[in-house]
Amino acid sequence: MIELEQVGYDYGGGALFGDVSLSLPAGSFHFLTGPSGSGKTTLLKLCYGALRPTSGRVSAFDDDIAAANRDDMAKLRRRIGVVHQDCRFLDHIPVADNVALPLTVAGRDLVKEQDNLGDLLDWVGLTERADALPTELSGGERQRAALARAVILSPDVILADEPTGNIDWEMSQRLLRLLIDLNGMGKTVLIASHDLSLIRAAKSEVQARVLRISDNQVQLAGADL
Ligand SMILES: Nc1ncnc2c1ncn2[C@@H]1O[C@H](COP(=O)(O)OP(=O)(O)OP(=O)(O)O)[C@@H](O)[C@H]1O
Repeated sequence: MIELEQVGYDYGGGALFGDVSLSLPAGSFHFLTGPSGSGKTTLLKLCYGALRPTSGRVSAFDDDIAAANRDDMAKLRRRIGVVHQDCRFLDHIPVADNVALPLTVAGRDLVKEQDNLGDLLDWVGLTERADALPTELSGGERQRAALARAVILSPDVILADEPTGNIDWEMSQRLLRLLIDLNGMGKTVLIASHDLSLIRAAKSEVQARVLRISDNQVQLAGADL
């Protein structure tokens, strides 16, 4: 589904990644871990084309992202749902409208999508909060709204950047459950997280591979995690 071949990346201050190769097959579940500043967000951005590699190749759904034009990128963004670390809501519009934003951008008929939106809000447990403003939500509610927005176009791949940062254990578990359920529906899931206890807890529930960034490389973590 998504493949990185000998990818290097440099923001300009020296190579953050030198030669990273990894593959996210269809239906797989991965964690990406590593210390703060090691490059988890950068790697996610490379996976969904927000950053182009300095060297090497990134392909998504068998197409080289470097060759993608504007239309191709728009299609790609519909197939890859991203849960951003900072959620990125429009604070002046209600939660339901924020969740529905990708539909608007994709030119979908919002009237026809009302059931879809309602089901999704229900699935993340935010039906009662649909009319609230994002600033009125708790941390866990924000993350669940961000997840709902990421999956409203029914993407094949979900990339979640620290989705359980700043939320308590119980809420982290609830969010993780939603991501595991999505994987159970056949979606490819990658979660960037520095929270090893969350990763350990998940491993008993889902067959997940853990990728670890260290020394500018991405390696498969062993069972010692
Ligand atoms: N736009 C940018 N310009 C220059 N350097 C950047 C930029 N974005 C990130 N960096 C640097 O690249 C490195 C990796 O950042 P990144 O955000 O990918 O790490 P991370 O592992 O996701 O960190 P965290 O866990 O704290 O979110 C850091 O040293 C960061 O300062």
